[in-house]
Amino acid sequence: MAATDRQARAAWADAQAKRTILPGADWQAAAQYEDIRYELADGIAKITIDRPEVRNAFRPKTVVELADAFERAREDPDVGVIILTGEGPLAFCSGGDQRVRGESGYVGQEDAAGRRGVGRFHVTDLHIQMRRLPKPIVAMVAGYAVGGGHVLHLLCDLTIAADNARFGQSGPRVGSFDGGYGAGLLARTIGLKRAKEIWFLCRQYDAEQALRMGLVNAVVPVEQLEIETVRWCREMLELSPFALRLLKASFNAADDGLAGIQQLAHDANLLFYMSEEAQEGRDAYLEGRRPDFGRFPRRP
Ligand SMILES: CC(C)(COP(=O)(O)OP(=O)(O)OC[C@H]1O[C@@H](n2cnc3c(N)ncnc32)[C@H](O)[C@@H]1OP(=O)(O)O)[C@@H](O)C(=O)NCCC(=O)NCCSC(=O)c1cc(O)c2ccccc2c1O
Repeated sequence: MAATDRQARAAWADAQAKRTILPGADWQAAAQYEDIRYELADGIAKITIDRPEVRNAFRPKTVVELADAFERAREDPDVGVIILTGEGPLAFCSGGDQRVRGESGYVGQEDAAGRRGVGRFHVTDLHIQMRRLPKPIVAMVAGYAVGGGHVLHLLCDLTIAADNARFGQSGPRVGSFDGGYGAGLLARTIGLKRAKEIWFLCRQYDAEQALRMGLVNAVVPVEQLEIETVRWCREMLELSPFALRLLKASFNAADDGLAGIQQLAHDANLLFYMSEEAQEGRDAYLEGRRPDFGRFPRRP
């Protein structure tokens, strides 16, 4: 284990033992999963990849559970912001679990009938889901965010990094690459030359370098990571949820093409449905009469 990791683990254990560093919130478990944890506190959902023995690498089951947890947070009207993190101080996520990488993608566990399923990339849909989710997602990164784990932090709307965080793409080293959001969104975030450097050389970057590149929003001592992340979440919770929803959709619209425009357009539709004009159309249909749109202005 590297010296910085030893220090981080020691600081974490020390903080937890002495309770001088309190968790950022009074988390309550709100669902049962095998590979992840789902906790709630004060309008924040915290989703933790809980596989520290493999630096929080994800297997297909992990991704299926993450998708379920994000959907749960989306549907919960009490949740305004979501934190995505990894268990422990050593890793946010180390990407796809290479032990279950098959001949064609990642292979799930056996089902009741003993079938193992066909290999595929389960994260593809998760990436889209995170882009689509109309609430801010904050990556809380201690330790490594590499490979597919780096792409997950990139897909989060904000990233708060601990001072022991390390970022990088490892695909070309292990015979993989993510030419979707992994490359495109990285280039959008930090510029094309830097993005190509990260992918073409597979180096790792510390938290301060990541901050300078614009890859993360803030760097804090590892023992203050959760407190600071929750502080950012609470600030967002003070603001208009619909404004944040529309801002997220607006930031993503151009890069997501027609799917991005669709999301903004349907949000406009959602607002339109709240108007008397739209409700006149519905009421007229239900009452079997011609709609009277004449009383609504033809706006210049
Ligand atoms: C993350 C590390 C840099 C950490 O190094 P460290 O020295 O701290 O720890 P160890 O290397 O000793 O690891 C401890 C323990 O964990 C196991 N482990 C770590 N990462 C993984 C992993 N990804 N899969 C399986 N197991 C892992 C490690 O073997 C050790 O086990 P022991 O039994 O020996 O204790 C370093 O671990 C590291 O570099 N890890 C690999 C990072 C990596 O290459 N990830 C995969 C990249 S490819 C990817 O993620 C990917 C996924 C997708 O779903 C895609 C979908 C579509 C397109 C592309 C995709 C894609 O590229």
